[in-house]
Amino acid sequence: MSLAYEPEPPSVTVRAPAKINLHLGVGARRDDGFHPLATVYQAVGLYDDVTLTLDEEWGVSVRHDAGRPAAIVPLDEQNLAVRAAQMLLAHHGVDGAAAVHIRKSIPVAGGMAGGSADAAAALVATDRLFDLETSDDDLLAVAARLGSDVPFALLGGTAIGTGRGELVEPITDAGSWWWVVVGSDDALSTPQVYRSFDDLVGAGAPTEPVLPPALLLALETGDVGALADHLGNDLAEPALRLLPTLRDTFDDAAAAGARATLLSGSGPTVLLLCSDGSHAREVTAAMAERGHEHVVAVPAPVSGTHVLDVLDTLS
Ligand SMILES: C[C@@](CO)(OP(=O)(O)O)[C@H](O)COP(=O)(O)OP(=O)(O)OC[C@H]1O[C@@H](n2ccc(N)nc2=O)[C@H](O)[C@@H]1O
Ligand SMILES: Nc1ncnc2c1ncn2[C@@H]1O[C@H](COP(=O)(O)OP(=O)(O)O)[C@@H](O)[C@H]1O
Repeated sequence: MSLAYEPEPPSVTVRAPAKINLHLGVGARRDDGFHPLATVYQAVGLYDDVTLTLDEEWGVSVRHDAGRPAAIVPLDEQNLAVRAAQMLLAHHGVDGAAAVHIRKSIPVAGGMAGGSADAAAALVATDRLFDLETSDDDLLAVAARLGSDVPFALLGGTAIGTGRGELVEPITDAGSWWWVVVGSDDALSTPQVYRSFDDLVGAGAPTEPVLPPALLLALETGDVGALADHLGNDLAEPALRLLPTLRDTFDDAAAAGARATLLSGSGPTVLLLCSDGSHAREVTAAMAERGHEHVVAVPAPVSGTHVLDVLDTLS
């Protein structure tokens, strides 16, 4: 029997939050196929944890903590976490590989940017695992190349998003908000929802969408009634056209006593604004009584992508 000590390979675990859009203003499709946005992102307390372990070759595994996913997460180099890690290494001209493990609680293809969260987490994990010391500006630039929502996943909190959503600016948010997140057994494809927007609104959309000042004021003052009055999502009608059964969830949310109901990004996850934590518990129970299976109460805003654990026996 060998008693030789075999060290664990170095590994880093990073946590990244889901996002919601308190306002999602969408403009007319640009020549590059993207839509100009004026959005207010908020990070909510639902997370994916991504672990990168130094390895000879790339690999990816996923554990779904929130039950059966509504869409498939790729287990090859199409996975956004793997793409992110490879892109950051290439940015630094560094060779290397890692086994990527994702512990998923963010609904897949639900409009909460789970793939973007995984990409953001993988960027931070790669930076730490390979000791790359990437500057914040470079990290945000690589994030933007991976997807429009990835820079916000790095940042967290509450922020304005412009451009195609990749230009992010933190804003004052004095609230301690509670949301009830109602997941769906269905998935909606983001490009398909944007196409549905083109069909419905098309050239009628503004070239430069704007944010409602009253929403920004509601955040500055932490006024839940004002926030409820000024939430908005230009992708809601296009998504409802693709998935009409979403209306039933909106009706149930009103009956369950939500302060306001909002589609999360491109959907189909539905968000119910609550007065406080105990109201959120009541609304969660009321939605479960109405037969909704994936219901969870979450606080917001929460912090962006951050390191949870580092195992580095080499240093
Ligand atoms: C709608 C939003 C709202 O925050 O998020 P989700 O609800 O899907 O999470 C985002 O705009 C999604 O951002 P993300 O999922 O990162 O999109 P990307 O990978 O950059 O783009 C995927 C596809 O969505 C469409 N797209 C995305 C962003 C944008 N401003 N205009 C677009 O038309 C394009 O068809 C693009 O090819
Ligand atoms: N790590 C990942 N996690 C989730 N989805 C991923 C990932 N990598 C690639 N994808 C792909 O991205 C699509 C969008 O997923 P997701 O980001 O969860 O939804 P949304 O864009 O609605 O917020 C999925 O259908 C999946 O094919």
